Amino acid sequence: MKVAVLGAAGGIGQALSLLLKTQLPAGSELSLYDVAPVVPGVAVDLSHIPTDVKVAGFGRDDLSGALTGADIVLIPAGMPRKPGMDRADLFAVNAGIIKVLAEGIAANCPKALVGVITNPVNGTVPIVAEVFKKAGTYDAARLFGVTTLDVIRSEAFVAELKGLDVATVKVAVIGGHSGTTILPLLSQVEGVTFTDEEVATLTSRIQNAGTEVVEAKAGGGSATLSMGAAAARFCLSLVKGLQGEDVVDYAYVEGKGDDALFFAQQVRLGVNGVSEVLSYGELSAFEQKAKDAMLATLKQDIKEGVDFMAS
Ligand SMILES: NC(=O)c1ccc[n+]([C@@H]2O[C@H](COP(=O)([O-])OP(=O)(O)OC[C@H]3O[C@@H](n4cnc5c(N)ncnc54)[C@H](O)[C@@H]3O)[C@@H](O)[C@H]2O)c1
Ligand SMILES: O=C(O)C[C@H](O)C(=O)O
Repeated sequence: MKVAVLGAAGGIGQALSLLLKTQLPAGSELSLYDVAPVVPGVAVDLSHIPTDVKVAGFGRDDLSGALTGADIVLIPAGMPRKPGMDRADLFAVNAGIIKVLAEGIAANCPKALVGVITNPVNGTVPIVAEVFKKAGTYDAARLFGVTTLDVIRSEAFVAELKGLDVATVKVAVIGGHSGTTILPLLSQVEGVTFTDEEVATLTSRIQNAGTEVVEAKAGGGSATLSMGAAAARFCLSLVKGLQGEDVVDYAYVEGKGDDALFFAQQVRLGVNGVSEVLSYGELSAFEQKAKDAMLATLKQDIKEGVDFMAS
């Protein structure tokens, strides 16, 4: 199993690469790419950890070396938010970065499963899809926006609020990855009931959790450690699917299009990526209203990505 991390020298990239070095199956290869000159050093540093995962670093001019033979590509490359910014403010810088990296994937590992972390995820994933379409390599089952951070935050916050063992808490999170497009389905959490006030407060906290971190870091960036953990967890789901295990997880994918062209929901994973997009079931009146209200924003975010590639 070869996993490539693009943007591996950054805050998320380093945390994620550390977790993959210690958690990927024995015999795996980890390929670290970044435009920052420190990336070979990150690879050397990780290579001293005694696990059976081979690590190699690739600098600015060797994207193809990093990608050739990759089964999974994770992309945390690009600019993070500072206080006062929305994720959408990152589009101008990150769209171009994502486009170049997606072109590299289409040219060097067109069958890889691709997990996009770079914000704004609602718009960067459509850019990758458009690049792949242009190259004739697009397979919707192999492209994912990584929304696992919304899921793990929901698990953590619900467990904290209700005094539960977090290992037993499961929360569905659907929609997209910014503000109100992040929709946790608290009505579906098993064995727990919430008051209307708890639902409103908790939903808002989950939707604004990224901003909570951005403000707490006071100009030093956004979530990196929790995101590293989230991306590692999602990557291991992809790995299990590739190994033939039956596994379900949440991601922002091109599904049936009932709500929007791309929508975060539960998917079944297999040897070719998504094998089934699963229904999110019945929504409460609160969730239905919240979904209806956010779809225009999500569709606009998607259109921005598609239009970027058309221009
Ligand atoms: N999906 C999510 O839930 C989620 C969560 C947190 C952060 N993010 C996003 O992830 C991105 C990275 O965040 P971070 O905190 O790691 O930022 P960072 O600045 O710490 O790291 C970004 C890295 O990307 C590298 N980079 C820039 N251009 C590149 C290119 N063309 N090719 C390869 N590497 C390149 C930089 O050199 C840097 O090492 C941001 O866009 C952030 O908003 C997404
Ligand atoms: O909030 C951000 O800008 C980073 C990330 O999308 C997050 O949810 O933490």
